[in-house]
Amino acid sequence: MAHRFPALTPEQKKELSEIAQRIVANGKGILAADESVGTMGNRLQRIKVENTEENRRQFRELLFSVDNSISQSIGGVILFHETLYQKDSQGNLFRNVLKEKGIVVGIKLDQGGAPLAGTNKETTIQGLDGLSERCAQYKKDGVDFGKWRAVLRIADQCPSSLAIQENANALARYASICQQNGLVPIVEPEVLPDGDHDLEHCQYVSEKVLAAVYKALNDHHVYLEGTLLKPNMVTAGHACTKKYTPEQVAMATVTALHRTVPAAVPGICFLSGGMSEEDATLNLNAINRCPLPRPWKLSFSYGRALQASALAAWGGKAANKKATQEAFMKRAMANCQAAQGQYVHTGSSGAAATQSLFTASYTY
Ligand SMILES: O=C(COP(=O)(O)O)[C@@H](O)[C@H](O)[C@H](O)COP(=O)(O)O
Repeated sequence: MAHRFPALTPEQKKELSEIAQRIVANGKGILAADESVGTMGNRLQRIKVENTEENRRQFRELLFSVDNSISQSIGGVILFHETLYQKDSQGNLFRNVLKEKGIVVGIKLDQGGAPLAGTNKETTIQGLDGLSERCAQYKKDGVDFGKWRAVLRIADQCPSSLAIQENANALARYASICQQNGLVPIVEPEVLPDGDHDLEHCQYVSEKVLAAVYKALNDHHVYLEGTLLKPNMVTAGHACTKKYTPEQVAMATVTALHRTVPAAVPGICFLSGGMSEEDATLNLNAINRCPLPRPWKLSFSYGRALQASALAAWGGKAANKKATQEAFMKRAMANCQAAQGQYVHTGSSGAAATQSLFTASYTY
């Protein structure tokens, strides 16, 4: 079957693949700072800070105004709509502050879950209506990549083939629309860590989900070189009594990816999924030392596992600026080393770094 109707021009492809490669170059990863107002409220509640627009802005200003050397470990930042149009205390738009550091600006594009009737509480993700217009506007406003998070869970009859197919198709449709508008799509099919399933079961489900996603991306003529994947690591369920080493997690994760993700994909940036900061770093390090073929960059796109220590150090007080920024910088550098398989655990992590960040049914 001849390819008579190309989806993208050579120039569009070049731009997309260059953006994707920049984000994951030299061990760099992504800061997922795209918590919506409600999710940010949960984070702030833990440190007893009120969930106001100004408090959200202040915390994010601390993250984005760290030393310029942050650009050695963070290649991209995902923002929530509100943050894209906020400014720092000097009146500079956050997006310009990030760009001046050489960091690529991204945006959350999904708009929450909707139930799939006749399933065991499964969902699909909304946000396709008007997506092309939103992407076009964001591109004009300096955004170069998007993020869409689909959620699947392991439970009785879950994930159903309906949930797998529906979410794979929505991810592919989103990815195609992003690329038409010059945005690199981050494709995020998250298999939640809730449950008592073992590592092998998570691997089985992750392979089924990823295989469906790459079939759908191909069906929708998505240019893989201009995409990034954001999957869960393959781990046992949070309530599983059997514990696994980082090396076992790494072997299960890379095996699943090796079986399902084409080598054309430039980078795979894992979500942290409620792991402690330190576990997320140790697992990423083991993944990058796994003795299996790894044709993609294997990096991070962490939300909780990059911000937990920083949030705890901040506690809503401007006087804690230095400690907040040092905590964030420390995790960013550790994950950059892990993305190159060079992280050495010193045993000096603070209490916040080793605390589980798991939230049951993290579906928003
Ligand atoms: O994909 C992500 C990974 O977060 P994580 O590393 O698991 O804490 C994040 O981008 C989350 O999607 C984001 O922090 C949550 O935002 P809401 O969808 O709750 O607003």
